[in-house]
Amino acid sequence: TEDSHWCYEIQAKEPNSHCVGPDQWPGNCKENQQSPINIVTAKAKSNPRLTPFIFVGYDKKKQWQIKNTQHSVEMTLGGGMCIIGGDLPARYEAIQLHLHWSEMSDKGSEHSIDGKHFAMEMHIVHKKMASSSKGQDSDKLAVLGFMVEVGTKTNKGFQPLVEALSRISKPHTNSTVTECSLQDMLPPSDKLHSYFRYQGSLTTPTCDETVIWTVFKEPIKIHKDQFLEFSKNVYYDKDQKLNMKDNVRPLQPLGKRQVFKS
Ligand SMILES: Nc1nc(-c2ccc(Cl)c(S(N)(=O)=O)c2)cs1
Ligand SMILES: [Zn+2]
Repeated sequence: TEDSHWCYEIQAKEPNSHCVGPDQWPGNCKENQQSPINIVTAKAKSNPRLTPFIFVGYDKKKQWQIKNTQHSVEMTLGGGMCIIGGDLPARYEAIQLHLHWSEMSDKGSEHSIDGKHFAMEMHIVHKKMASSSKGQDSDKLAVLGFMVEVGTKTNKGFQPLVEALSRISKPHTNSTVTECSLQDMLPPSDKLHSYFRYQGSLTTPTCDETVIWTVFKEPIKIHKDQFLEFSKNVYYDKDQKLNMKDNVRPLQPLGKRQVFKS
């Protein structure tokens, strides 16, 4: 029912809102290996096993389906794409990509690096592929996190997604993007050898602690106008009164965890 559905702080503080804000999210959201976190680069421990990823099928150009999930803009990546390496215990296949953002360029990412938040954060969610060894639950998902910063140069790879936003203004609406590939949206591959790694959770309820997190050091750069299209065109509500922005979970305590770096 509307009362119990989860939402972000910006929605919870609306008058007559019945949704549940981050400090009352259900499920595992109060456990001690939660995401996102602030990454203190000086405390990150080098791990030579954190080799560069092989991105299989990321160059495939396709008209991906996208949807407004009421919490984010999500691109469905069904099948054929996977990541290998990066000290992951198996191959992981890409299932969906979604983003978190604000309308200010110094907040909007979920993770922060040395206290700095970026304008957006893009998550590519992967699911562990069947492997012989019985794995534990903590590595069911592998999420690749990319910081997005705004600049003065248009990012051609982001344009198909940006142009589709006006077609998914209302929650639970779908559309497709014109031909694009994930590779075109990412930083150049020679910049992707540098990343942080830690054990964490989904940043949305039920906050299951089943995610191996990878946060890349090199940000994606998009034009300020491309960035503003997100909070301008997409809404949380079907009446289009609340622009979708600040779909960002507050930082969570690192606790006893160690962050590693490649
Ligand atoms: N309903 C929604 N679910 C998500 C989602 C699903 C899986 C995952 Cl792993 C994540 S996250 N932010 O931890 O990467 C978010 C977004 S919007
Ligand atoms: Zn996310």
